[in-house]
Amino acid sequence: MKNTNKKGLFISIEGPIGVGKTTLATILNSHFNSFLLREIVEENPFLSQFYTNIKEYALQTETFFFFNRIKQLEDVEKTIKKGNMIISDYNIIKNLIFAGLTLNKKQFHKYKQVYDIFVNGLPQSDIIILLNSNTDNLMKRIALRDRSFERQMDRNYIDTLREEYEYYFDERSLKHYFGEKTPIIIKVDNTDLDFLNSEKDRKWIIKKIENAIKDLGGK
Ligand SMILES: Nc1ncnc2c1ncn2[C@@H]1O[C@H](COP(=O)(O)OP(=O)(O)OP(=O)(O)O)[C@@H](O)[C@H]1O
Ligand SMILES: Nc1nc(=O)c2ncn([C@H]3C[C@H](O)[C@@H](CO)O3)c2[nH]1
Repeated sequence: MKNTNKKGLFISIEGPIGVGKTTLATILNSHFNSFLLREIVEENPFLSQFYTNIKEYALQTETFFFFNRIKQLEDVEKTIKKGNMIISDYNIIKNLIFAGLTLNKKQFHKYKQVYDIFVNGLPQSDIIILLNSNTDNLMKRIALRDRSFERQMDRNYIDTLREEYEYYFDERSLKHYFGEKTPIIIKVDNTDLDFLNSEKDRKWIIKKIENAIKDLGGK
């Protein structure tokens, strides 16, 4: 989808591990004929060790994810400047969410300073679709997908991650972390939605996004 008269659109999908971000991003990308931006996962050399010892490998893991995403955002900037639409299966805010959970206080303080320096000035999403489901469901979906390094996934980790997402996407936190440029947030509980197999569910989410795009046009 090309937006010919101004900068392109940047839509990202967020939510805890296994909620269905990549699944939805891929579906929306085909519908909108956009550019798909996917997060790197297996390429992070620290991730599998991280899951065996979070404290020990957190700094390396978070830093690798962060700088990889900064590079991706630099590329996003070029694409949206040409008037194109990008759909991404993550938003950069996830770096703060995970880092806040896994780094110690001192490390997080320094990490946050670096985050602010690098993220400032890079393109922010116009719309974020925030997916959520209950912890049982997330554990089931993670097990179903069966990535080797996620086989011992700790239920408490997923539980706390869900709480952190709720905190970061609360009205007040959004103002704090995004400032003036707060994106439109579409919150969706996808426990009983099946974007992959149900045309009705796909139409429903696409309509929501089209309405949000119209709202953006009016700003
Ligand atoms: N709405 C849904 N209902 C049931 N299962 C789903 C739904 N959406 C995705 N799934 C399944 O859940 C698993 C995880 O989905 P997906 O990889 O899209 O999640 P994700 O949020 O991108 O995960 P990650 O946070 O690890 O990147 C996959 O097996 C997928 O087929
Ligand atoms: N610690 C940590 N920080 C991140 O920024 C981050 N982003 C993704 N992930 C993990 C979750 C899934 O296992 C897998 C795919 O999302 O990678 C992360 N883990």
